[in-house]
Order: sequence, then structure tokens, then C-alpha cells
Amino acid sequence: MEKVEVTWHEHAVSRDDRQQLNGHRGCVVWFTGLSGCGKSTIANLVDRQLHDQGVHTFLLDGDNVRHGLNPSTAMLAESHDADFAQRFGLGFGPADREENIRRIGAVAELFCQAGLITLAAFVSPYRKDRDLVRHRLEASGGPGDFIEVFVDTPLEVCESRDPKGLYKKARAGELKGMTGIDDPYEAPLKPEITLAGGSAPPDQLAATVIAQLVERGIVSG
Ligand SMILES: Nc1ncnc2c1ncn2[C@@H]1O[C@H](COP(=O)(O)OS(=O)(=O)O)[C@@H](OP(=O)(O)O)[C@H]1O
Ligand SMILES: Nc1ncnc2c1ncn2[C@@H]1O[C@H](COP(=O)(O)OP(=O)(O)O)[C@@H](O)[C@H]1O
Repeated sequence: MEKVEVTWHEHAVSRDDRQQLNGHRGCVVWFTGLSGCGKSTIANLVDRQLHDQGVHTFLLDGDNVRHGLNPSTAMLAESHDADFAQRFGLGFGPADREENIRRIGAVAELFCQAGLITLAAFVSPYRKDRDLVRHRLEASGGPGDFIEVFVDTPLEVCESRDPKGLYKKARAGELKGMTGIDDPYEAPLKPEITLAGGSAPPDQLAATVIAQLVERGIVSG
């Protein structure tokens, strides 16, 4: 294994300095659940409401991040050679999802240190990958830096919504490795927040998240 010489540097402006300027602490609010469960819709509502009340936020969202930070091999091949694209492009195999969540976790950690309330909305189907993000955040920051929100919407409901037609393709055998169909979704064991995504409207679920942030002293009511 190649030995790489890197050294951690303390910065002149600390996380506390940034949080004081923002008027609130940073944290990561991590939405997980099946495709179509409502992660994006709820995270966007929370983002809008917090932003409107002057809170510094940022939203990292599945499909968008897979266009920039974590593109597919085919996307990368448009600007890089085939070997490079093969090496760094990500799909939906288990190791690709693991690396997708690892990279996003590292970015979310930076945003948290910048004092932002960072909303992350990813299927993030594997428990160990989410737990690793939690452990990294709690180790570099402290307790309360990672708030896991399980958007608990039954597969039948997600499948009936199917806004991108992915479940239909998976059922027809045209898409392999679809979460909930032929790839596992491992529900969180002790999420900070569980939302009944199949039986309550999005604005009510977003209000539940914000109420929890208030209760935890992260934002004021
Ligand atoms: N095989 C398979 N399984 C699940 N989802 C799939 C798949 N292929 C493509 N998509 C689309 O990609 C979005 C999920 O990307 P994520 O980065 O959140 O996935 S993961 O956390 O790495 O599992 C997901 O977006 P959302 O529907 O917003 O969750 C899907 O639109
Ligand atoms: N609580 C809800 N009740 C009814 N429909 C919802 C709810 N949450 C989301 N939806 C709808 O379900 C579809 C998928 O939502 P989306 O937020 O894109 O899910 P995800 O990001 O988890 O894939 C969208 O058409 C959205 O309007």
C-alpha cells in the first residue's frame, strides 16, 4: 500500500467562531428511506422553512450529488479517459453505494463544521454506511451532530408513487439492484426521528422535523 504523507492542520477560524456568526450550531439531518418515500420533498420543505427564518442550511440530495460529486462511469467518460471513469465513477452496486455515502458523509461533515444545518437525502440503504457517517461526525464534532430521520413509507406506497418509473422497470427485470426489490433496505434501529411517510402529508412531516430541531436546541422556535 502506498504511504501518503498528510498532516491535519487546525484552522484559524474555528467551528465555534462560525456558529457564533451564524447564530446557531451546525448539524447533519440525514434522511434515509426507499426511493419515493418522500426524502427529497420533506428535506426541501424543511430547508425552505429554516432558510426563511434566517437559518444557514444546505441540502445534499441523491440525484443531484450523482451529477457532480459522485457521477456514474458513463458521465465521467464524457470528460475523462475510460480507465479514470471506470475507477472513480459510481453506480448502485454495494461498494458503489458504500463509497457514495462515504464521500457524502465527508462533505456533510465539512458543512457541519462550517456551522450549517446540513440536510442530506439519500436512500443510504446499508446500516453500516450510515452508522459510519454518524461515528465520524460524532468523533470529529460531538453528540447531536448526526440526526437520523427514517422516512418510513411502505414499499407498496413508494411503488404506487414511482415518479421515475424505476419500480416498474425493476419489476419488469429491466433494472437490477433496485432497493426494496432485489437489493436490501436496512431500516435504522434507533433513528432520532421516524416519519410515517405513507400516512401523513409532507408539510406535517416537515413540521415534525423542525419541532425536533427546536426541542434539541438546534434552532429556536
Ligand atoms: N438501483 C437503484 N436503487 C435505488 N435507487 C436508484 C437505483 N437506480 C437509480 N436510482 C435512483 O437514484 C437515487 C438514489 O441515489 P442515492 O445516491 O440516494 O442512492 S444510495 O444512497 O447510494 O443507495 C434514487 O432517487 P430517490 O428516488 O430520490 O431516492 C433513484 O431515483
Ligand atoms: N408524505 C407524502 N404524502 C404523499 N405524497 C408524497 C409524500 N411525500 C412525497 N410524496 C410524493 O411522492 C413522490 C416521491 O417523493 P420524493 O420526495 O421524490 O421521494 P424520494 O426523495 O424519497 O425519492 C413525489 O411525487 C412526492 O410529491
